[in-house]
This record gives sequence, structure tokens and C-alpha cells, in this order.
Amino acid sequence: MCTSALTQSLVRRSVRAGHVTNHKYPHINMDIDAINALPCEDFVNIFGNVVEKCPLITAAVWSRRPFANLTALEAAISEFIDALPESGKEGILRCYPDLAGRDLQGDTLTRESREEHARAGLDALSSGEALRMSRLNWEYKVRFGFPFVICARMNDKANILQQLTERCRNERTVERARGIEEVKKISHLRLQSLVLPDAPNAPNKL
Ligand SMILES: NC(=O)N[C@H]1NC(=O)NC1=O
Repeated sequence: MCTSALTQSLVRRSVRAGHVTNHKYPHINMDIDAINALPCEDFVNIFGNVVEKCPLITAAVWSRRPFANLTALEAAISEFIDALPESGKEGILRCYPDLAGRDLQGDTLTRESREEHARAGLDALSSGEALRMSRLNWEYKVRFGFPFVICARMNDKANILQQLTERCRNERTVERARGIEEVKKISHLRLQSLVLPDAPNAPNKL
């Protein structure tokens, strides 16, 4: 297991209701004070995939400590994203894998994304659904130059297919903003499940 996966697994196992010992730091509790005290490397190991494959955002936000609470940490991530030029926002969208795409088939999704796919039933599509999803994802990407992004944990596969069909008809600026809204929803749930693993939407409830 790589350091990042190990740290995340330790934190998931050891953090309960935001106040239980983190095994990597036996002397501290992983409440907001403990999060604020993390060195950058560990902060990034734990929170680096809150925005998919964008640990740079986590490393940048680390310098905004101390955070009053988890909401403040989430707000710092959102503000960082909002301050990016449009090309930066599109870059973030391009870091997300296609839903039910090549990474799912090749088992190369990140842990978070794999759990989100499973939550929406995207790992169990019929061949007809898989074909439709693949065509629409391709059509969307050709039209906009970035992949369709939606918070899978807040939708089921039927809903995702419907949204994908409808959103293909939008203007590029509308879709860029819409995609970033979805990125923030995904980040919110990822943060919650890291720090509050007993939350109703946490992946360990699968
Ligand atoms: N393309 C896309 O929306 N991907 C993502 N959505 C989600 O909830 N997890 C992802 O990886």
C-alpha cells in the first residue's frame, strides 16, 4: 500500500466523530486542531484527492490554516477553485475520469472515484446502458473539450444518463460552471467521509 493510501486508511479507521486518535500521530486527535497541526506532506496525503488528482490545491490551501472548522477548510478549497482562470477550472474538470469509462473497465479509478461509481450503480450497467453512457460521454467531450462531471453519490445511473443527455445541449460556459459546482459537491462528500466516516453518505456505509 502506498503512503497516501496507508495514511488515508489509518485516518478512516481511527477517526470517529472527529475525535479519535490518528495512528500516525498517536499523541493527537484528528479534530480540527489536529488537522490544523498537520505538516503539509501529511495534510496532502490525507486530503490530496478531495479534488480528484489535484493535490496541488490541497497543498496550496494548507497555507490558509488555521481553519475554524471543516466548513472553513471546504470554503478555502472552493475559493481557490473560484479564483482560477477558466482554463484552470477546465483543467480540474479534465482530472475527473469518465463515468463508467476506461478507468472503471481497467480498474484504474482512484479509491474515492471507485466508491462513488459503485454508489451510483455505475459498476453494474447493462451493456445497453454502458454503450449509451460511453456514446454520450464521447459526444459531451467532443462538444466541450472536458469530461462530463456529476456528483455520482447524489445520483443514480438513470438520473446520470438523463443529466448527461440534457447537459450535452448546454453552452460551454454554462457547462464549465455546472461541472465546477459538481466538483464542489464531490469534494464536500469526500471531506465529510474522511473526517466524519459515520456521516450518512460516507463510502464506508456502502
Ligand atoms: N466524471 C465524473 O463525474 N466523475 C466523478 N464523479 C464522481 O462522483 N466521482 C468521479 O470520479
